[in-house]
Amino acid sequence: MATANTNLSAYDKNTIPNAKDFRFGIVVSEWNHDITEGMFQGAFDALKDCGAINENIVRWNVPGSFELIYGCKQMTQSYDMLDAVIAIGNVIQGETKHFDYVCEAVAQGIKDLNVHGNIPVIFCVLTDNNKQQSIDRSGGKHGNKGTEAAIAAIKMAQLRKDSKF
Ligand SMILES: Nc1c(NC[C@H](O)[C@H](O)[C@H](O)CO)[nH]c(=O)[nH]c1=O
Ligand SMILES: CC(=O)[C@@H](O)COP(=O)(O)O
Repeated sequence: MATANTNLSAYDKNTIPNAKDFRFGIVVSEWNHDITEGMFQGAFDALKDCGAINENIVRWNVPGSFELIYGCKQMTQSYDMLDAVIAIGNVIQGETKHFDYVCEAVAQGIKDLNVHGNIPVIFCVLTDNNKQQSIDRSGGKHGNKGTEAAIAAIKMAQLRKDSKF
């Protein structure tokens, strides 16, 4: 189902684990910062709404979405007590094929961190054809992908905790 047919911000707290004991990392790309800041706020607010505390949320910034790979890798290695990391970026199609390479690299890089690492890394990267699509998905008419990513982070933190026993 396409995003246009749903609301990225919709969640039922009754189906979400309490996040009070979980620690989260959030790595935010500075490219298209108006969009990424909107997604960060959506993620931060959802984590808090589900019980997370400010002291358990750490944020790093990176220049662009391509650097999310290294930033998330370093965060998972610097803070081994984290329960989940959220990678926030916004890639918008330009005139060249660079969009394709950045999107593919970031998707593959975040995938690799999940395969080889011990901490779930949530793919909160908007890969849009134009700015309006990004606006619509970072707090606009289709909701906020940051909110969706926060809920995914909480669920994956709980799965990681449960899978240790
Ligand atoms: N065009 C966008 C970029 N490009 C920059 C790359 O992500 C990277 O920082 C650069 O190639 C240096 O390694 N990044 C975005 O996040 N969004 C874009 O639309
Ligand atoms: C994803 C990008 O790097 C892209 O937005 C840059 O724009 P252009 O392809 O026109 O150089």
